[in-house]
Amino acid sequence: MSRARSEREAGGMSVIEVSELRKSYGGRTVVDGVSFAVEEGEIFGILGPNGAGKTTTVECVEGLRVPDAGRVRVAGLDPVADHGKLALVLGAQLQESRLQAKLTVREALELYAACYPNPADWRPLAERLGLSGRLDTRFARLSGGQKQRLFIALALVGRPGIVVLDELTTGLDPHARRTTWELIEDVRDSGVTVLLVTHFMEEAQRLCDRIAVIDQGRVAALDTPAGLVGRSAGATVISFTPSAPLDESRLAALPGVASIAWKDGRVTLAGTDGTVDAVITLLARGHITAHQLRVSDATLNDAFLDLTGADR
Ligand SMILES: Nc1ncnc2c1ncn2[C@@H]1O[C@H](COP(=O)(O)OP(=O)(O)OP(=O)(O)O)[C@@H](O)[C@H]1O
Repeated sequence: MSRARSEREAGGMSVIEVSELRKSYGGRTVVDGVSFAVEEGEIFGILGPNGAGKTTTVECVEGLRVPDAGRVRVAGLDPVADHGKLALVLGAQLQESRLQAKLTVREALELYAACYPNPADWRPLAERLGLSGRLDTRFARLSGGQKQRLFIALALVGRPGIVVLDELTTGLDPHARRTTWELIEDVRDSGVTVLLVTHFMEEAQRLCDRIAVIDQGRVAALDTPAGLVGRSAGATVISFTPSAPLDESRLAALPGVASIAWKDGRVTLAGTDGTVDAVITLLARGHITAHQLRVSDATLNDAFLDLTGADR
């Protein structure tokens, strides 16, 4: 376990503090009192539906947007007032428009490395991100995935203590995504704090120590991935095709049942471990066989849909 992680588990210090953050565009409030604290050495995820206010929130952390109200501190700095100092401690994934089309990959890495007092050797970083064969390619000629990997390299080359990654692996193929996850885990294990905006549940579940689910500009939940899954209305999902008619009211009366859905003679219940036991007992008493019985745990995706009402 890294030093930073064990410190965190012992109640480490917050390196990013966001308190009652508010931001409106043209009179429309898109960030409405967001608060969270990111502790040193953790990967903190921000998850939410499109337009929830995630990018606006992290851009306030990066000092790219000025909050209307609330307080943001990054390594004790005010991101707007102390922007110059912040640039030395915070690495951020660039937006595409911010890099000169004619720069080669090598030039971009050298240029960014030269901006920091103690940069990483960019060659192993480029190698790790699969860019070694593209060092002389101009930015404009890179594929979407290669640009994305270059942005990740540029965010890390200054050896920042804090990294903000917005849509880290969007546009990457499954292999590159996995490699990038391993790189981010190594970065975290070296003590770096990572703030990660993502749409990928698998990414959030694998990488994040804690996640803030943001919906309509507010924090809907803040917990570990396992904690969020545990909050899902039905943490266990049971489905089967009964061999004889089954009265829905008897299923609904079982302990812990959160929902029941029928399709083509097959029933799917969301509930708890206790629901599984009760279903088996009910079926046994009625001498009913459960054909193609499947029992699975709810996923972060289920929790996300419950929390954000994203199916509304
Ligand atoms: N500069 C701007 N001017 C006006 N409205 C904006 C501006 N930037 C963002 N918005 C609006 O604010 C809302 C929140 O946007 P934001 O990009 O923060 O959401 P998000 O959660 O990151 O969304 P996504 O997942 O789609 O990237 C959206 O409705 C967006 O259209």
